[in-house]
Amino acid sequence: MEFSHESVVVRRGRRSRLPIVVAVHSTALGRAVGGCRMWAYDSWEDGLRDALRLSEGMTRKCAAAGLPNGGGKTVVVLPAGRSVTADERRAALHDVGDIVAELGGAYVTGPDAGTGPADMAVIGERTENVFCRPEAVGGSGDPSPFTALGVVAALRSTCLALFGSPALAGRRFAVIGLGHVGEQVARQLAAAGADLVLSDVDPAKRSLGAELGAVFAEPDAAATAEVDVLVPAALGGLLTRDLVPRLRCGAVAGAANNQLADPGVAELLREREILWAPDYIANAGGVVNAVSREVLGDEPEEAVKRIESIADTLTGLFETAARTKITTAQAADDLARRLLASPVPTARGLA
Ligand SMILES: NC(=O)c1ccc[n+]([C@@H]2O[C@H](COP(=O)([O-])OP(=O)(O)OC[C@H]3O[C@@H](n4cnc5c(N)ncnc54)[C@H](O)[C@@H]3O)[C@@H](O)[C@H]2O)c1
Repeated sequence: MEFSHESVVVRRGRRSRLPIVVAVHSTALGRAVGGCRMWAYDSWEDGLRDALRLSEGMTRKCAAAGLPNGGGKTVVVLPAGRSVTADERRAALHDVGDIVAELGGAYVTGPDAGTGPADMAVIGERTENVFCRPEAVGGSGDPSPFTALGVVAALRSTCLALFGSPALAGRRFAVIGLGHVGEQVARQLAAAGADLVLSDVDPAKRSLGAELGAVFAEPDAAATAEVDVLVPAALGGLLTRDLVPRLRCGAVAGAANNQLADPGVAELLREREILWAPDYIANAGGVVNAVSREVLGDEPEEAVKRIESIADTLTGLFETAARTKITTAQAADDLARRLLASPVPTARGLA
């Protein structure tokens, strides 16, 4: 594997004794941004691999979203099969804060799987280079509602490409995963008059289905339901070579990261004429909001406008992919590469 990262710190936390990886993939467009994942892995090497892959993905995501930032990621490798105590967790967050501080502003961390705004406040006790602290302490708070807003913008753009109109009313969507993002997406779709199939492995989420008048289905049944758009909002890897031939949707667009089980799945979707909204384009709303509010100093309405422009970016990608007979995944990667090759640094975006 080619080493394309600018710097990678792998360290056993001084306080927590847990393996911590802070990977800075690129600062070509400006300071690297990317969340802090606290997750159980079988080994620290698995955590390292994840940090390398995710930080590279953040570079593409920021570039394609038009942000003056590069990509980074932190992974705190939790011990498999044992939960950590509150003290261990706090110690690990302080360890992360110290490493981020040592990078001198080249990288700004934020929430990711296993962490939230309250954890960012703890990291903030060691470094200023942290996004999404609670609003009460001056941060932009939970990014999930903004990710959901961006996903709904992506769904409008997807409907425009499928039906010639961005209207959501009367369209049928299957949302898989009703967590922080998926629940908000489902609520916004229901409010817009869409028809919903909802799914989650957590049976407690059935009540959301009842509240929104939706059909609740098991994940596999929801994934293969006859709908206009399938909306993955759980874990990655949903779109496998086994699932794609069984899909009965016109398009797939959602929040989940790394939806393609392998890159070749993008071509299978294209062959079946199922339109795929590249995940890192559709789910950029959270990072766009954080950078917009906390780096660029935008007012909330400006941040929302930036998030909603995800729809225009996607529309452009759908058109490019159709015109040049490439996958939408390729079109998105080409866009990110182009923007990375011609950085237009702004004073506010640079380290
Ligand atoms: N939160 C954000 O701002 C954000 C930003 C970008 C990308 N994402 C991505 O969006 C996805 C959802 O994020 P989230 O913050 O809502 O996570 P979350 O943990 O709050 O919710 C995930 C939900 O999916 C359910 N789930 C897990 N496995 C499932 C399965 N196999 N089938 C059906 N349901 C399943 C869980 O029970 C949970 O309700 C993740 O892939 C995440 O990486 C989130």
